Amino acid sequence: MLVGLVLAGGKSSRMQQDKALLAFAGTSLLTWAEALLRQSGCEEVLVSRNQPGFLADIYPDAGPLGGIYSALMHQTIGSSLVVLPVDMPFASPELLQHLINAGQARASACYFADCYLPMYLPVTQAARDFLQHLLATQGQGRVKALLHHINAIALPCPADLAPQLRNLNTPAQWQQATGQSPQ
Ligand SMILES: Nc1nc2c(ncn2[C@@H]2O[C@H](COP(=O)(O)OP(=O)(O)OP(=O)(O)O)[C@@H](O)[C@H]2O)c(=O)[nH]1
Repeated sequence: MLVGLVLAGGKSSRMQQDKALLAFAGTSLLTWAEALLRQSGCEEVLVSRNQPGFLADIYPDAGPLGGIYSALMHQTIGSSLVVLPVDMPFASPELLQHLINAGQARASACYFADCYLPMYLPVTQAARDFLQHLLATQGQGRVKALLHHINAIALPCPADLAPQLRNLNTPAQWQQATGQSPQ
């Protein structure tokens, strides 16, 4: 079972408004990201966000790892997650399929070198245990620490796809990428 996970929590403090609700391509970034995961082959898509109707973080205010941990606990061992941040609107199905194909072929967690998200993440007890301990003892942590602990594979990103690995975190980045103010 391949399950998409949109990370759509957090404070959006740099953007100064909720990134998930920004208008993009006639819809919202959140809806855009969900559709992208389905187009990439995910049979189900979870949205991690601390609001009613979404997958809530078991450890609140823990950053992206809080959302990832909750999804690992929500899915059964043996399934796999495709984790996508909501603020990467130029990612394509081709980019995510490259990640998924590599992860499935190697039966391993994978990410693109120098860019920790998106990631392909098999649901394992080892990943759950690591995050449970990290978040219970430290309250938060780095995505890099998870990838390192589970020996995730850093993939080279094909040159033509690399420009898609772009997070829009600030109004200036948004303006430059879309030609419009974020709204
Ligand atoms: N579920 C969940 N997702 C989060 C959390 N913090 C960040 N994210 C998501 O993780 C991705 C990367 O987040 P960041 O850009 O580092 O943090 P942010 O809170 O969105 O924005 P800043 O406040 O500007 O740092 C984004 O897709 C966020 O929506 C959290 O506590 N829980």
